Amino acid sequence: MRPGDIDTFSIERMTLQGEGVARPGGMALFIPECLPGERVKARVTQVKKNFARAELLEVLESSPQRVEPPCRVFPRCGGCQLQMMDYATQCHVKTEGVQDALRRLGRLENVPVGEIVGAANPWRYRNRVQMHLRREAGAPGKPLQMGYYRLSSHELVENDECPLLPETFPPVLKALRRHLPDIDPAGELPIRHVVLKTTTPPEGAGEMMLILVFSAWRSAWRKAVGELAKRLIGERLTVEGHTGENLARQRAGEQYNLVSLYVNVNEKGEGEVLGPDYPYHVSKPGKERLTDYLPGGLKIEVGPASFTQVNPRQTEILYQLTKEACGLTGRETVVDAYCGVGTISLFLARDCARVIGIEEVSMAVEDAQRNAERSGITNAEFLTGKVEDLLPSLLEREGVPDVIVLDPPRRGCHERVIEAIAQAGSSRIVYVSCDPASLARDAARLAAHGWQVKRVTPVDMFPQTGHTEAVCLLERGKSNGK
Ligand SMILES: C[S@@+](CC[C@H](N)C(=O)[O-])C[C@H]1O[C@@H](n2cnc3c(N)ncnc32)[C@H](O)[C@@H]1O
Repeated sequence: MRPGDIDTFSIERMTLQGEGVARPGGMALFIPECLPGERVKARVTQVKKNFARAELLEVLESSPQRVEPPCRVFPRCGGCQLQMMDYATQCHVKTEGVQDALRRLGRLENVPVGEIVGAANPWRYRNRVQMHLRREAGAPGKPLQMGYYRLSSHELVENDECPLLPETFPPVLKALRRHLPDIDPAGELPIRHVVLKTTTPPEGAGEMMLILVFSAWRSAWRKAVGELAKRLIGERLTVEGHTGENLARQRAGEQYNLVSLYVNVNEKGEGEVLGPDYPYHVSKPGKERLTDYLPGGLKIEVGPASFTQVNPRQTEILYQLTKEACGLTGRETVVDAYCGVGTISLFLARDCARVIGIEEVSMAVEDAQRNAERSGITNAEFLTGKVEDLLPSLLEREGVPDVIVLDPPRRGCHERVIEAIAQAGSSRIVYVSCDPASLARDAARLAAHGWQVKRVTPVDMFPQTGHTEAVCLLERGKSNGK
């Protein structure tokens, strides 16, 4: 097989990245957008020692599970990988993906993996979007470009109508496209990304927050950003603590509830979209933070730097499964590591004796403390810092908690976290994971220290994409490791 070869291939299985896998001559050949059972014509694009890649040219024999993707930029934008298959098949592929990761990457045997808990509505579920923005400096009248990056590239794919976003998002994105070139005709403001977030109240539309991510910041730009905020938010505004009556022009016929606009500065060109500083913001009075809603009637405040789960409906299920796995009787001490704004801590607090949350983003910890206070929860406390730095001394100082909840970012837990837990005699670990590969690695490390994976329940937080969430219960016992 050589790059440029065109041939027909039979697809045997799928990866979570939405690639079909064929095995010509025993070599794994990855072809995007193909379903198991299909026969396809494809052109080989890359050949490595153990695997090769090809691009799909034509589906010759189509799977009954293939559907017409509703999005006009699929798969160019790189956000979704699975839109070309029906939702039941997506769920099946993800369940298999989690099983496969535990077996192949974690080398764990006989782990009971339940069927993934699918979403009632696999569309319009996201409460947050990040888009990249590009303007040509010194090109007045040139419209701005805003969209997602094409997979593995910095090519912009524009689409304000992404079918994973709520219907309230396109009007804000369109208003930004209209007003930003007016406010900044020469394209001098170095805005590289925008982040839009919303909340999910039990009834009606949520409040929204817009974050403009600058690559550098000068206070001389406050005037322009303030003017943009007036146009986008309208009505009464608080500009850095001073409330002005009729400060802003009324929005003309724009139907959305944007309450706050933040400037974020990220001087690094690569990596995370959001940087550490928020030098300026404009909000409606009392709306510097969004108010969001958790299952069990809890209300939480969310600032611009704070993480919240992206699919609120599935989050209810995820947290319920987490609570069940904790097996609380009311007497336990629980550590909630990687706690964000304290959502899992607060959800568990009423069913245990004490919760200690750990989170590195200080703004999220402030939100967590405020959220506990306003919910009347007095048995939750929160520590600011990295879990790998704080957990070892916490275990020494406070003794071993009954349950440790881990909900790390995609890269999983630092080795020092696993080592600290390995020494501890907690009765349970509940590992909430957004990446089956890092879950498999960390579960295998824990298995090597005498923990047993009791069960794993995948939850589909991200329909149409290759991402999967899972709740994994570990207890001391016979290891599943090979
Ligand atoms: C997947 S989120 C989970 C948040 C929360 N449990 C929830 O359900 O909303 C991971 C969180 O871990 C935080 N984080 C990432 N690395 C960390 C570290 N090394 N130590 C402490 N917190 C960290 C992030 O800021 C984020 O809030």
